[in-house]
Amino acid sequence: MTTMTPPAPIPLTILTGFLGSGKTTLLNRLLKDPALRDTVVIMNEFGEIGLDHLLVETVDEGMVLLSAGCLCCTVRGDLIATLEDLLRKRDNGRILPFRRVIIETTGLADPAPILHAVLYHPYLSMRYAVEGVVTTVDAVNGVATLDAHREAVKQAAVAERIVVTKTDLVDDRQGLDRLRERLHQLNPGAALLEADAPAKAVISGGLFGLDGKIADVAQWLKTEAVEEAERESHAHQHSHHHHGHGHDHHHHHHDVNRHDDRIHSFCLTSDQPIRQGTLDMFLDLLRSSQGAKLLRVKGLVALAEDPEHPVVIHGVQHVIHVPAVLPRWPSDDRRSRIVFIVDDLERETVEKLWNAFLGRPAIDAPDAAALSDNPLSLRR
Ligand SMILES: Nc1nc2c(ncn2[C@@H]2O[C@H](COP(=O)(O)OP(=O)(O)OP(=O)(O)O)[C@@H](O)[C@H]2O)c(=O)[nH]1
Repeated sequence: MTTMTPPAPIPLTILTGFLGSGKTTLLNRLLKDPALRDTVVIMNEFGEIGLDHLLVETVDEGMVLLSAGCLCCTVRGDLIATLEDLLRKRDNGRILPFRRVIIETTGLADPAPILHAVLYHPYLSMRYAVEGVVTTVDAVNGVATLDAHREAVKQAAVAERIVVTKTDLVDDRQGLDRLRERLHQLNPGAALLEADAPAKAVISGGLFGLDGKIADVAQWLKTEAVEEAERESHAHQHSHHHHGHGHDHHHHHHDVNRHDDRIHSFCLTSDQPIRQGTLDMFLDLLRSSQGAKLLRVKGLVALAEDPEHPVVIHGVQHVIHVPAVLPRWPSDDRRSRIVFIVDDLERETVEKLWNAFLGRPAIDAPDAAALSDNPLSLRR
């Protein structure tokens, strides 16, 4: 029987985290869970990562079979070539029909270019469903690492799930709470997990289920958490303004350093469905003018042409694509919602553009026509 249905996309997760923050330890534990059977792990190098007890046999050049039917391979050449090679071998029946891919990055990697590479690739973006980023943060060195390394802040900011590792080594419970609070401020949409969290909670549970079908959009978008954090931060700024001094040393905002301040998330909504062309123009203009500052863009949008079938949008930097059109709204909330995780970009800048495209009047703001005629007007 021949069928024209394309194969279900393979969920792909990126596991990142600063040097020595416990990525490999976490992965070793997770791979023993039957829930993750038939997973392919892509690593930069096997090195001294202690896969010994998992390593069973070599099945192909540079590829080893792990427990629970998982495969592990190293990145040979570039990541894109490795992902293509895996698909070829899978399609030819030379390796098992793996059901999931986890890419473990090096500690210093910025996950955005990896997401970008997969989403931008016309074929890979069809075959792999980028499910999300999991970031490990070390409870012992977490704060110092976030203070000193911008890469670490970015890794936490773009994550869907943050796993706080090495909590067993920390006696200072308050210090741990402060770290968690800081991570929540940095990325209110991310689930904060413990290092012993079940594999399902760490790896799946994002936008796509194991079958590659859309599973839980609300869980993936987390708009409520983002909106609530925005309100809190606003209320806080407001109270600071009123009290004037801001010398409240007990307040958690006080020790947030500049890296954190520049990276933040916000959510834009609309009750009115948007025309496809208007949405395209908005996204085009946004990525061409602010692309480098868009760490993640995730959304659910009602199109005027077909309001019953919301479209999911997913973007990283200059690439914003539509991974799926949903058969129905996931809940009664039919607002279009777009969550932005940005670096050094003001909410107002994006909001003005959004409002202009939606035709919302604003004093002193150019309208959509003026903006699309002259995108330079966006650069401040
Ligand atoms: N006590 C404790 N030690 C941990 C935990 N997670 C990781 N470690 C230890 O921390 C060290 C670094 O862990 P790895 O898993 O190698 O960290 P990594 O992020 O993969 O390291 P790189 O690949 O070098 O970036 C190892 O000695 C681990 O045994 C944990 O939850 N508790």
